[in-house]
Amino acid sequence: MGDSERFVIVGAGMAGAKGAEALRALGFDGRIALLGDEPHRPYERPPLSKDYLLGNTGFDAAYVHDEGWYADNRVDLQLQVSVRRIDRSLRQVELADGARIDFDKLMITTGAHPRSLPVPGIEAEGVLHLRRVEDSDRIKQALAEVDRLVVVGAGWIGLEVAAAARTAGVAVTVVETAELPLLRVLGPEVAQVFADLHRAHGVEFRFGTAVDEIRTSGGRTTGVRLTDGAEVPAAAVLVAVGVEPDVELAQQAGLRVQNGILVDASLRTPDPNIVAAGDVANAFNPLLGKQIRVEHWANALNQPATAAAAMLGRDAEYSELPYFFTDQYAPDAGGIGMEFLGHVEPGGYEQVVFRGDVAAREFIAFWLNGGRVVAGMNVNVWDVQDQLRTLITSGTTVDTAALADPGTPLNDLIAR
Ligand SMILES: Cc1cc2nc3c(=O)[nH]c(=O)nc-3n(C[C@H](O)[C@H](O)[C@H](O)COP(=O)(O)OP(=O)(O)OC[C@H]3O[C@@H](n4cnc5c(N)ncnc54)[C@H](O)[C@@H]3O)c2cc1C
Repeated sequence: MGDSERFVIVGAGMAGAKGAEALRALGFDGRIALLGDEPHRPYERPPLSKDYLLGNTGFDAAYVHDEGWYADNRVDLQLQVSVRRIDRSLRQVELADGARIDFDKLMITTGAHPRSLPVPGIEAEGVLHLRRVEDSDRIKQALAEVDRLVVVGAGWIGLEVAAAARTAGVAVTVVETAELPLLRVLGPEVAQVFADLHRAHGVEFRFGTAVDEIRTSGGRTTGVRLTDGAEVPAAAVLVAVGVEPDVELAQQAGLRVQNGILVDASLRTPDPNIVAAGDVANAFNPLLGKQIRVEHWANALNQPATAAAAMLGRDAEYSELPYFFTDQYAPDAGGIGMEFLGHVEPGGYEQVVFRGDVAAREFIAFWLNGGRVVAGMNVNVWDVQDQLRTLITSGTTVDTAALADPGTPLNDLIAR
C-alpha cells in the first residue's frame, strides 16, 4: 500500500462518506476521491421524512461530517459529478463530461432511487417522490398549500410522510394494494398496530386497491383514480412505492447484479478491485445464511467499514442483523418511536409474541420461527436492543409465556 494509491468511492451519501471515514480509520494514507452527483456534501436521509420535513430541525443537522472534515482527512469530495461508466480493464471511472479518474480500488455506494408508477399522469405537477432534500422541500411546500395529500404506498416512507402531513393539519388518504400497511415486512399482527396508529390520527386508508391513473388538469394533479373505480381528489400525490438500487454502472461494467450488486460477506464483487456497500449492495450475510439487500440507515452506516477493510486486503465480514428505526407522530401526541432488529420473510415465521401494552403502543413484538426469536421490535420501549440481539443470535428456544411476561428479564431467556 503506497501513498500514491488512489481509492475512488462512487456515490456521496451516507455509505460513501462512511467508506472514506473507515479507510482513514484503518490507516489508508493514499488518495481518496469521493464522487457524488448531488450538490450537497453527504447527508442522512431519515430526517427528510421526519424532523426536517416538519421544520423541527434544519438541514445542517443532517450532514454526515462537518464541512472541514473532508479537507482535514484529505478526502477529495467532488460534488455534482455524475459517474457514467466504470472501465474495469483500465481501472478508471468516466464522468458525465468525459473526464476519467484512475482508481486502484473502487467502492460503489450509489444507493437507490424511488420506484416510479407506470400510470398516466405520473409526470404531472404535484406528483411527489422522496429521496433527496429537494424532494423533502417540495413536500414541505405542498403540505403548506394543499388540503389533502394522497400517499401511494403504505411502506415506511409513505407512513412517515402521512404522519408529518397529519401533524401539519393536512388530510391524508393512503392507497395500498395490500390489506394492511407494511404487511409484507411485518406480517398482519404488527401491521395492524400501524393501521390503528394512523387511523387514530385521522388517516384514511384505501386497502386492496391501486392507482390506475393520476388525474390532471392543466398539467397539475387533481387526484387519483383507483382500480376499484373510486376517485380521491387531492392537489398533491406522494408516490412511495419502494426504491430500486442504482445498479446501472455495475451492470454496464459486467459485475453481477441481482436486486443490487451481488457481493460476498466481505462486500467484494468478483472483481478484486471493486467492492459495494449500502442500499445498492446485495450482500451475503453469514448470520442469516443468505444474500440480502438492506435499505436502512444502520446498514449504510456500518457496512462501509467492512468494504473499506476489503479494499485494504484485510479479512472482515459484515454479519450484522438488519436494524431499522422509525418515528411517527410526536410521542406526546400518541405517536411511536420504534426499533426493529432481525429479519422476517413474508410467511417465514410461525408466531408473533407481544410483551407489554399493545393498545397503549408500548410493547415489544417478537417474531418466532422454530421456537426461536428471529426478529424483534420495540415500540416506545427503549434500551432493549442489546438483549434482543443476544436473544436472536443465541438461537435459544424460548418459552413463549416467559417471553410475553414483562416481569421476566429478557436476559433470563437467553441460554448460557
Ligand atoms: C426519506 C427517507 C427516510 C428514511 N428514513 C429511514 C429511517 O427512519 N430509518 C432507517 O433505518 N432508514 C431510513 N432511510 C433509509 C436510509 O436513508 C438509506 O438506507 C441510506 O440513505 C442509504 O445510504 P447509501 O449511502 O447507501 O445510499 P444513498 O443515500 O442513496 O446515497 C447514494 C448517493 O450516490 C449518488 N449517486 C448515485 N449514482 C451516482 C453516479 N452514477 N454518480 C455519482 N453519484 C451517484 C446518489 O445521488 C446519492 O447521493 C430513509 C430513506 C429516505 C429516503
